[in-house]
Amino acid sequence: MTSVIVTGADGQLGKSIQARIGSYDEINGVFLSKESLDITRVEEIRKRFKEHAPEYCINTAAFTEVDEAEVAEDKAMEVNACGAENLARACAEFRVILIHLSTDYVFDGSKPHGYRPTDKPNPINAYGRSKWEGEKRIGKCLDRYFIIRTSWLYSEYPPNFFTTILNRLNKNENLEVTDQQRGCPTKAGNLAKYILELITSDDQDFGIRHFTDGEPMTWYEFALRIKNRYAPDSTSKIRRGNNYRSFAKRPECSILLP
Ligand SMILES: NC(=O)C1=CN([C@@H]2O[C@H](COP(=O)(O)OP(=O)(O)OC[C@H]3O[C@@H](n4cnc5c(N)ncnc54)[C@H](OP(=O)(O)O)[C@@H]3O)[C@@H](O)[C@H]2O)C=CC1
Ligand SMILES: Cc1cn([C@H]2C[C@H](O)[C@@H](COP(=O)(O)OP(=O)(O)O[C@H]3O[C@@H](C)C(=O)[C@@H](O)[C@H]3O)O2)c(=O)[nH]c1=O
Repeated sequence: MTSVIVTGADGQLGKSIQARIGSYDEINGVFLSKESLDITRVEEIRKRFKEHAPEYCINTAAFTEVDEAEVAEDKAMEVNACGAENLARACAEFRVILIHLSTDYVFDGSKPHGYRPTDKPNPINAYGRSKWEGEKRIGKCLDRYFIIRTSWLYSEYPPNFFTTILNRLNKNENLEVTDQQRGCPTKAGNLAKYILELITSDDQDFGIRHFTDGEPMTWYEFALRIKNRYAPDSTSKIRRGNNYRSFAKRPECSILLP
């Protein structure tokens, strides 16, 4: 039996992993919400690692509010950089493999065809800076880690773009959605499966990877697909536009290539 701690267990990826772990008899998952393990607290991490003796730690815990991070960059850094570093140090001490999640928003979005894991990050917003800092700190204090960058996660667990748009379609509200960003929407359940299979395959090819569902589109196109597939009877009109309130700059093209 492989013992695996999952941090940030009440978030959408944490819940998606929990929903799928039943198919993996060989994995014993310990799901810890922020209340059970705050990754900014070093002693709590050590206590949990001693208690559960994990072989892997999947870190889904993060500060993910992209606009909010612009006015609270210190908070984003505390969780996404210091929290990640705390986990990495504990992983080094207790010989645990860290599977950490990062984002397409570490890139500036100026490459028109997308980014490989070897491309150099250059974040253009506070959330992206905090995630990139987390990646660098992990790389400095740990050898056995996977950093999995993913993008535009969606699931049935709110809040995310999919649930927000679907709610509005179900209320027949008209929508204006940006076509100024291109990226790959990724189903959180598919990412959960990829992570669980990484564990069962005992893969030791550590480092940075990109995982997405691989179909590049704009947010506008994604909204249209949500309507066609999940709310075809909605009377909402979806039009392209860039008046949606958002403070943070976002990368124009953040397609992640394997
Ligand atoms: N969502 C997306 O589109 C994308 C996400 N990612 C990355 O994937 C990972 C998972 O994202 P996702 O599940 O969507 O994020 P969520 O925001 O849904 O979940 C993150 C969870 O972490 C918790 N958390 C916040 N601070 C702490 C802390 N100090 N200690 C422990 N837990 C904490 C949050 O609790 P609370 O809400 O109570 O603060 C929340 O339950 C993150 O690393 C994110 O950066 C990458 C690309 C795209
Ligand atoms: C809901 C909505 C959003 N938008 C715009 C705002 C923004 O530019 C884009 C996406 O909006 P959101 O606020 O849902 O997404 P955003 O916070 O930019 O999503 C990001 O989250 C972080 C955590 C990541 O790591 C990224 O991969 C990415 O998923 O669409 C509209 O134009 N109209 C709308 O009705």
